[in-house]
Amino acid sequence: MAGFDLEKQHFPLQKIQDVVDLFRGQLTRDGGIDLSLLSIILGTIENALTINRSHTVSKENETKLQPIFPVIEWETIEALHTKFVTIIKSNVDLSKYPEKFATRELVKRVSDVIWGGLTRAFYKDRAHLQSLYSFLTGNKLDCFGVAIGVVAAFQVLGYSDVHLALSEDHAWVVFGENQDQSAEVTWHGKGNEDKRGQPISETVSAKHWLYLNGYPVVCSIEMEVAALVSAANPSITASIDSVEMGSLQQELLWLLHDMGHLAKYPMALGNLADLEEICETPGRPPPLNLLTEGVQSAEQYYKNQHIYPYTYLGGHLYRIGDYRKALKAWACASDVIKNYDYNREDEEIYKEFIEIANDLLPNVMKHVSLDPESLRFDTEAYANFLRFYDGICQWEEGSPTPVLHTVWAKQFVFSLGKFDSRIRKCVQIHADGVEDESSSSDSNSEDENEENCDVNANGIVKDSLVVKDVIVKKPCGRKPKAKRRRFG
Ligand SMILES: FC(F)(F)Cc1cc2c(N3CCN(c4nnc(C(F)(F)F)s4)CC3)ncnc2s1
Repeated sequence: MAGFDLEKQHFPLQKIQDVVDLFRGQLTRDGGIDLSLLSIILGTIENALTINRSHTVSKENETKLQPIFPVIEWETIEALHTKFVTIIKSNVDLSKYPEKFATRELVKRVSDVIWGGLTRAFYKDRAHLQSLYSFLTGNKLDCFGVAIGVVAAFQVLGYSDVHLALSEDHAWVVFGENQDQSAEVTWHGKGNEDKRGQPISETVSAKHWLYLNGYPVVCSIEMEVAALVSAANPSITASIDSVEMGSLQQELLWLLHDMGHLAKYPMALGNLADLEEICETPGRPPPLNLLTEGVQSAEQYYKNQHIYPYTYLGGHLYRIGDYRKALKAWACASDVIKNYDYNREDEEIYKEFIEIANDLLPNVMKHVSLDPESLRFDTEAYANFLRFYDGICQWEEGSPTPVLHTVWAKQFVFSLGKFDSRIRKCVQIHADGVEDESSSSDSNSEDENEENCDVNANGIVKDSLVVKDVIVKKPCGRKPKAKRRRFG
């Protein structure tokens, strides 16, 4: 096929650099990116490096002790690509859809074709079901794979208006002349009827984490490549990853990053940060830079409605032992979730907060020793701790599904009790704008605490604890006074 001469020259693919060069060629040539081709290539490599690892090693790799890498022939890829094009074109009669831009009926039809190509019952949570390789050789796709398959199919049909929309736990498509139409194309979670073909309306997405309150990542074609690469899964077993697949993913994400295609994609930045934490790339910035980029991207492009930028950041800081900053990041995550209503389709984010509150935070509080530097004596840490829990309380308020239960309360009390009692005295909690006579007594307690605390640094905890302002007093940056005796 003449059109593929450019790609053919990279074959056979024998090492990571060959794949990076092919992706760079696709991303820089103006002839348009072939999503189905890239998905098939990535899926073929992932399959060889994680599921069927019994492949021949090329002479070149054998001698140079290179990481093992399968030899991928053009014919293999071309056969699968032709199969995908044939499935799509023979099942969609375009004469019925004369419009230049996609219609809801056509989107539903294409989704049905992908849907129809799946085996009836299969374990949808399994790994390695996200690429067209899985669709074409095993008739299996996970929910993300169905969505990206629909977008790839529209490319095959010659449409350029159908694009992938991503939330932190769901995917759908936008389409139409002004990209102002949206449609479900896949399922979500377990035991939920799929809503394929339906639009994602304002009311559906408002205050709903699954739709990011109307601020999803709407992908360009290049960002769809970034989604493909992000969705690659290097795991061989639950505890073993393919080094080759991980570094291929890392190199491709850096390629996309350098071209600016991750700027509006916080989760891809988080994925790259995690890969860098595992194995840093010489000459590249540290994970913290990428995680900060992710937070800034969410603030700049998505009205700070995303949670994962903060939980990626908090998790990294926790793992490197910077507990103060981890606590601050988790409090920021809580500041975001508090504006959402929790419902039964939000289990994934519920699990994130459960892990922080009932596993990570208690570990932090256990870890911190009697060292006066520890955050047990840090009023800002205490304010962030309160902010974290207050946001979860507010998340529950007004939600159709309860969030908190006794396990949360037990862990809250455990962590709360770890903060030094004097710290708690340094924090004055003012009623939410209610100036009752007792508030004047606060000023006395303020006086009596005066000598312990120098400067106000207002940490703001919202009103769900009937709290308006937490006046946090803390030593103004100087080390805690030596007089503070060690306890016990
Ligand atoms: F399309 C869906 F339905 F699959 C939703 C998407 C998920 C996801 C992702 N993830 C999901 C979140 N994820 C996280 N890994 N760590 C996380 C954190 F909790 F540490 F923040 S969040 C791994 C990668 N990474 C890139 N893009 C996407 S699009």
